[in-house]
Amino acid sequence: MDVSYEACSEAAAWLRARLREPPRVALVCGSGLGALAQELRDPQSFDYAEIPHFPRSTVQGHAGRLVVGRLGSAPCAVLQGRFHLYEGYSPAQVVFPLRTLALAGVHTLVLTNAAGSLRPGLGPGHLLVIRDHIDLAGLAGRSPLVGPNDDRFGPRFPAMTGAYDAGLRRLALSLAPPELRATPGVYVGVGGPSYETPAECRLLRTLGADAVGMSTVSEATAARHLGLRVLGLSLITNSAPGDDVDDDDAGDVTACGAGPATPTGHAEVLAAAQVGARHLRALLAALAPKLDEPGRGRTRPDAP
Ligand SMILES: O=P(O)(O)O[C@H]1O[C@H](CO)[C@@H](O)[C@H]1O
Ligand SMILES: Nc1nc2[nH]cnc2c(=O)[nH]1
Repeated sequence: MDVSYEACSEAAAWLRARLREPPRVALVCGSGLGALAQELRDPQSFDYAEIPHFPRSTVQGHAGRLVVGRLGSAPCAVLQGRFHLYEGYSPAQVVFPLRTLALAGVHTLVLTNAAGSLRPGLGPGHLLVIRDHIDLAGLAGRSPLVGPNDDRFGPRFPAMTGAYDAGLRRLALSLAPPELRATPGVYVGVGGPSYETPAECRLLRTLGADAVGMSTVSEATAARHLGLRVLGLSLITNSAPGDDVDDDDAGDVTACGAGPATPTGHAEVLAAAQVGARHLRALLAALAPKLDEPGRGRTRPDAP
């Protein structure tokens, strides 16, 4: 698969030729969160298979469809389906759709995901508004920015301080429906696809993480490189096993979060996400007027 700037430009030009207006906001739907696209007015929909160079979704709960419409007054592109490293995609393939949307006009990106809680009191149905992340794959050299840098995407060494926009985070925390019990915190991205062992959960908590998942961090890194404003929202679908787990006796397993203990399966994750999606939709609707800001966006002479 071609992940070059030229391939992204081609995909962006293909989209812009078919859209009533260029998107300015993009939203990535996490597992089971595809219903967020229902917030869009006057939607136009495209299968990923139609869009030049786009990868194919392989995970249940990720439809593989791009829906573009208006979120409030903002032209918004919703990716119903993201790509994960465990599907066998390279980091650059994982972020191809985001780069395409940035070249098509997007300046603000909302990343959503389904995640396991590592923090006591943070349980299923709650929302972690991402303050910062730990990119385990990136730290180990599996970053979407590895390889020759194309300056047309962004600089060789982007800073990651403030990668998640503080203003958008404050807004999300203040506008979230009370049922979400929104709280700021740190998301750790792991490779998956197996869920964490109790010992791994203890390790991740020691590292300072509040929630764990298998996505988002590569996307946030590429978004920072592109100069996008990012809001990260983790809907907690399960509690990862906690400190008091007896690894030899699953019967003793209790969770470190407020909800039922793991083991989790993807079906449980999808079901919990679908329940929480209702409240996330309400949050998106409340945020909509603040997501588009006149004067923002990438202005580049060679933009398609
Ligand atoms: O992060 P999203 O795409 O929401 O999906 C989460 O749900 C899946 C596991 O159930 C993993 O892909 C994990 O990352
Ligand atoms: N890695 C990981 N991903 C998840 N996605 C939803 N829940 C979980 C979890 O507990 N662990």
